[in-house]
Amino acid sequence: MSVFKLTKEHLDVLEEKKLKSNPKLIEKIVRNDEFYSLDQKDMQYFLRVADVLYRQGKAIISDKEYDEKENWYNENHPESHLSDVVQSDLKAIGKTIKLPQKMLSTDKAYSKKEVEKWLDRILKAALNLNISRDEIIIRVTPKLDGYAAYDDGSILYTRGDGLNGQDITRAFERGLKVSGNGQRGLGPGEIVINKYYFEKNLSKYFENSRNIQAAIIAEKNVDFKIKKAINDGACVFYPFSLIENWTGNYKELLNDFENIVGEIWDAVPYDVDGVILESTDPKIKEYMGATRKFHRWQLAFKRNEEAAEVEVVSVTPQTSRTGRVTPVAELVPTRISGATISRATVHNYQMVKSTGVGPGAVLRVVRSGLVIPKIEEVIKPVKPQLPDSCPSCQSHLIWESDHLICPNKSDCPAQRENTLVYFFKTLGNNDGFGPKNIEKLTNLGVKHIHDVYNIKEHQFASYGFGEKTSKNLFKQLQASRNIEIEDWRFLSAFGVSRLGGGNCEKLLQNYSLTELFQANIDDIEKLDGFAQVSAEAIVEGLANIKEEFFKVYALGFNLSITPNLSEQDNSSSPIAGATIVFTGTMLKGSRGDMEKHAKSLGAKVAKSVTGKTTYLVAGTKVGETKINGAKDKGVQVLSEQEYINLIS
Ligand SMILES: NC(=O)c1ccc[n+]([C@@H]2O[C@H](COP(=O)([O-])OP(=O)(O)OC[C@H]3O[C@@H](n4cnc5c(N)ncnc54)[C@H](O)[C@@H]3O)[C@@H](O)[C@H]2O)c1
Ligand SMILES: [Zn+2]
Repeated sequence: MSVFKLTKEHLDVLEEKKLKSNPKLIEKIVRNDEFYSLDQKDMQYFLRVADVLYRQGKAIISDKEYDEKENWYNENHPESHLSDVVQSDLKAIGKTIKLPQKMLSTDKAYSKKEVEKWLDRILKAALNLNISRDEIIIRVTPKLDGYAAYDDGSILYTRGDGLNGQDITRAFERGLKVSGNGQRGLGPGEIVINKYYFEKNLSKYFENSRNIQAAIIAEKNVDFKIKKAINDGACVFYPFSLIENWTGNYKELLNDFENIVGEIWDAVPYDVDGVILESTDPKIKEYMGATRKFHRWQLAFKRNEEAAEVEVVSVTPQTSRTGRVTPVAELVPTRISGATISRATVHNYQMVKSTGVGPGAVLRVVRSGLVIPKIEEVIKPVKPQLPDSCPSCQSHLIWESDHLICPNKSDCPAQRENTLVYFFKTLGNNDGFGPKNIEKLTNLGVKHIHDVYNIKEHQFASYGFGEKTSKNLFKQLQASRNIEIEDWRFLSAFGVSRLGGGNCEKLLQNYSLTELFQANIDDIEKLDGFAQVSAEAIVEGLANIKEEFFKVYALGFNLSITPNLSEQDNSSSPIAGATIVFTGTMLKGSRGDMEKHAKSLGAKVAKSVTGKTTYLVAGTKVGETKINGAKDKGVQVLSEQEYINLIS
């Protein structure tokens, strides 16, 4: 049984896209697959929701399930809009312009049988055109799972709705290269990110590569990590005409289908969600033409996400930086979707306990494309295996809600090691202090961050590092202090619970680094976005790291200081210090721009109305409930014009 629930992240996306009217219905459909009995309006709503979440990298159903539902909808409601247009990708900001050439979606196939049917239609076309079967050539290319775009040599366009896209030439101005020899003007292609580069350098900061694609083409300044990825050549625009391919007679393709598909699937270092099959004959292409949604001479072959039943060998506890002990299920090695999996993480020990994960248990594990394996279900539970002591320091473990915790904060080697790794990784301006080297150092008694910085070049050598490595590690330590980083990133690198980058930045907009350690629970709770529980945890966490923090701080890092909200020179601004929520569609400019402008005038911008909100600025299409709800909380509601009058 699946117990699907939308997460807060899902709900936030839906809120933003004004699709939050019926989350219960969405959950019900996903849980019980009740789609097919819905009325048309609800079907359309669900497909729209699934599509929007998919585009944000937060899919709630598999592609196969989505495609089946969409096909069913289109067949049963041919009059409706859904079949007419290409769903638009993540929205880019930019001038809308007509594409030089239509960019359509593709028809999909999930089995060789469906591919054969499509080939039959091509053969039929060939027959009508007097083309011999021996001349029917099919080209197979990886279906890049990136951001579709079109390059006409001077402008780069988004795919938009397939007919009109947005001008995102700025991506090239930012240094984005065209794959291969950099030639411009090669027409349609995809903006992609090297998946290994992503895993290694970006996965910690970005949930998925879609977020990065969005950032590359975004109007605002891009994050320095993305800039670096562009400079490093990890992000490129890949024209389809240049893409790796298998090209040959259709009979050869059918004879060796699995191998050819498999080979092309893995031919590029980018995320791929299928392969594209297409006829290369211009006459056939012209003859077959296109529906409003896809070219009839082109087909995407996709695989359903594969699931397998896998037996558990043992469950290994791993102590994390925060002391939480994570259960890792070691599995009998099993091949799924072309890769061998041998481990999968269980959420927490409560789950191990309640679902019965232990040696001999059988799990249903799914692996969709490139995603890490996910435990879907415990098919055969056994007596669970629960550790009672920390695998690293042997301290007696304690329960904290759903987690087993190693309480030995100050002296657990695993916690220490992971804290060090986290610190260097979060700073992000150095190389060489990954898990392996850190382990080596901690085994030799290095305990704290400041200890690492006190190691001299020759000492690295005496720790068993080679001459070159020692030199480099020493250089990297210097670099980590000399290369400028934001003060909030520096603080978040200490890994205090509830002090991720976002919260650190918010705190440092109100307190300097040194002042912050003096703030009490009341002070922090007063700030927008902090409730009592988090204020308590933050104050406690800061007290725990205080001594170490100032030792490290004293080493002299090159910190850029977060501007203090109250010190910005906007004391005369009518909205300085106010908390403002913008909602609805604005007529005079984009909401994003208005938010930015409000911030520059010293206001805080929040996403939802609370008792701390000063103004709700409502554009058009805002529901009564929202407005009345705000008024009930004592929030002043302004129209767009009233707001403009206020600030001018
Ligand atoms: N799981 C879900 O909830 C969900 C929701 C919505 C959509 N989807 C999935 O999204 C897809 C529909 O999206 P779409 O319409 O954006 O795209 P599509 O899958 O129909 O593919 C068409 C696009 O593929 C791109 N492409 C990549 N590699 C290519 C190559 N080698 N040759 C030619 N074109 C190539 C092109 O940009 C083209 O515009 C479907 O596969 C669907 O399963 C899933
Ligand atoms: Zn421990």
